[in-house]
Amino acid sequence: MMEQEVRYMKLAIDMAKQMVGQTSPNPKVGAVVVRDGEIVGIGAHMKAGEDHAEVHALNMAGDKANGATMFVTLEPCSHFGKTPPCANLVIDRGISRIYVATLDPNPVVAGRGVERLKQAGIDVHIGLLEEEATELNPFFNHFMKTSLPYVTLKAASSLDGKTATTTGESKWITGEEARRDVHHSRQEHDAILVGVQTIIEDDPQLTTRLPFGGKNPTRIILDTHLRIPRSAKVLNDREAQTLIITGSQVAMDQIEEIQSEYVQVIKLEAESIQIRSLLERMATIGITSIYVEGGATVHASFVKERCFQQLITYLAPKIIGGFTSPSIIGGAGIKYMDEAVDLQTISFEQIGDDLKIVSVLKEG
Ligand SMILES: Nc1c(/N=C/[C@H](O)[C@H](O)[C@H](O)COP(=O)(O)O)[nH]c(=O)[nH]c1=O
Ligand SMILES: Nc1c(N[C@@H]2O[C@H](COP(=O)(O)O)[C@@H](O)[C@H]2O)[nH]c(=O)[nH]c1=O
Ligand SMILES: [Zn+2]
Repeated sequence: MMEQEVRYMKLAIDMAKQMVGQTSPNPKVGAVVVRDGEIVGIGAHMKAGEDHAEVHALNMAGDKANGATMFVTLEPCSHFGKTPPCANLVIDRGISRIYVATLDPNPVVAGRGVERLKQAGIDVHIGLLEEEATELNPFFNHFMKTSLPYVTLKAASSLDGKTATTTGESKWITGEEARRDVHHSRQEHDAILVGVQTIIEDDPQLTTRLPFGGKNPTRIILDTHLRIPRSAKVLNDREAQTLIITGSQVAMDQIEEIQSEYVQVIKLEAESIQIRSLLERMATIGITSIYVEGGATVHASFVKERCFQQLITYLAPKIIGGFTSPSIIGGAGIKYMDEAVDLQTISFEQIGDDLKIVSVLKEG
């Protein structure tokens, strides 16, 4: 592997990585311009609708871009979206060689950007640090491939798998650091989802409360019969958009009475909430990733329909016990082991006193 080129692509990847929670529904992208062994331009995409990474890097390079080499984590776009095509700009500014880590999975762009660069006589190299660059955008890649939001199930439990005591008490199971990590995940996802039972029991805010603030995800509450208490924080705190998902049985006057500038009720066609149709509906309103915080019944519905991509479990070194204490996944459960859901654990790390385990649903 060419260690200089690797160094420049790593810089582009690292810059993109810093834009976590900022660029959705666009991917995180980084770009570096190098001329005669000197970095003359760097840039990252910071917000959908604003300049792409290549534009920032090329603007910084100015005339030095002429005859220079560029490193970019994603194929330069070739379409007129909210911003003009980067491929044209790369050509106009005179880049003579470009390393593209990954092709763009967006069907509107896929391969066209690279084609245009080659036709203009630029020396194009594809695939440098492809894996690391692909890992920048799991949500974007999944959404482009399936047209459905990427779903993360999150659970916090004691070592014996309990999420609350027999009386429903749960504060707190995991410690401060693990709960801080949860807020980083909230910032990363477009939306956060809980069942109405969690609203009734915890009255959560479901906002991102990090030391430097951070984007609040859209709040999705599964509430088939519109049982949500009118005093709920998610209905009154005006901290984020709240979507209440109901079944077809809910009366229009009940819906009108609860809707406001910050609260929208989405009534699905079926009497009960089918997760797949919920995801299709969320995709139509531009939600590309959802962080499902529970509770057990909601988690069970996502598991039963295999409508999730990863499970993040925080295990606290505590024992709660009790047959009637709730565990992470509720629902009817399974009779036979061959019905169990097989995951692949991709990471585990200690966070404070707790263990964070990330497991993904096996493809296929
Ligand atoms: N009880 C625990 C959790 N409990 C999570 C609850 O389901 C609910 O999402 C929280 O109470 C959210 O509250 P808010 O949005 O911060 O106001 N989650 C955790 O990670 N650890 C725990 O110990
Ligand atoms: N963020 C990003 C790209 N994102 C690509 O462009 C699409 C968004 O285009 P627009 O609506 O114009 O912002 C997005 O879906 C993805 O395919 N492309 C790039 O060349 N560089 C960038 O930094
Ligand atoms: Zn672009």
